[in-house]
Amino acid sequence: MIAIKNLTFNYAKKQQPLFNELDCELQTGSIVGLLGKNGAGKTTLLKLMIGLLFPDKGDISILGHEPSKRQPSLLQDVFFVSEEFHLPPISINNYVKANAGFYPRFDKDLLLRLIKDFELPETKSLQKLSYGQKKKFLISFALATKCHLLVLDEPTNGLDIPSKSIFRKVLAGSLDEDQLVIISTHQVKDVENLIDKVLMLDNGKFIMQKDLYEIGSQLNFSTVSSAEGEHILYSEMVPGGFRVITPQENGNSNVDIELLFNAIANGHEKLKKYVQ
Ligand SMILES: Nc1ncnc2c1ncn2[C@@H]1O[C@H](COP(=O)(O)OP(=O)(O)OP(=O)(O)O)[C@@H](O)[C@H]1O
Repeated sequence: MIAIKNLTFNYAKKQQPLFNELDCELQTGSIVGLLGKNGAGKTTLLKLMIGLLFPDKGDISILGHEPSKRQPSLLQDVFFVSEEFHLPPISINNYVKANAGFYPRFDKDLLLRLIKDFELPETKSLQKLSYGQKKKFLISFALATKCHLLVLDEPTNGLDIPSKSIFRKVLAGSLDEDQLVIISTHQVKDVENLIDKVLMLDNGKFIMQKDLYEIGSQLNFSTVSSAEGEHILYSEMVPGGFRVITPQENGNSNVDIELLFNAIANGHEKLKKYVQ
């Protein structure tokens, strides 16, 4: 569904490329978490995927299309919820009347259900909603489009605690097998039990590209009282002991994405063979 080959990109031609020969393939039926430090290039990569920026070198194929061509047949099947957005001074109802027609698979019943779940006012002007309410509306609209590709940049920023849990519920409950969702986020706890695959960007490369199930079958995440021992691959002090990563002996562990991110981002060599 998404194939990126040898992608090289930079904003300023004379500088070192932001991305240097990136490769990646993503299939439908999954929720992918895109992680990376501030400035790693997450938003840039999302914009390249949906054709808002163009590669310097390499190829991007989305649903068989080259996104930079911005063909209507692709645009009707991709929805991007960006971190910063503008909504017009019209009600939810009027916004839906004006925009739903661009998306052939639009599900109005689903939208009404999500608006109810998020307790959004249907008749108030969108511009008079709070940032969090606007965000919840855009997420609801995105899900209702039923686009094959949904790209969400920091979707839980600005959402209150109950809304974050509604977000997880509605996302898990309203996707079809033929959809792919890419979520760029720093709020890994908000998406921990949602995502199937993690992509981690650092220094212009993917330093991790792996299914969480596979990681959980190779690595064990636990809290222990002492961080001493040959078998410990990474540890962090937490109240009451240490969170540690050790090789998996049998079974499958829930992946602590935050701990794994810290370990990989800090360049822990012992973990490399498990994540690439
Ligand atoms: N329009 C632009 N022109 C020039 N440089 C840009 C532009 N947008 C982003 N950059 C630079 O590209 C790099 C990657 O930015 P990007 O916003 O993609 O990172 P990010 O991983 O999404 O960061 P954050 O986690 O802080 O949102 C940064 O160094 C940023 O300064």
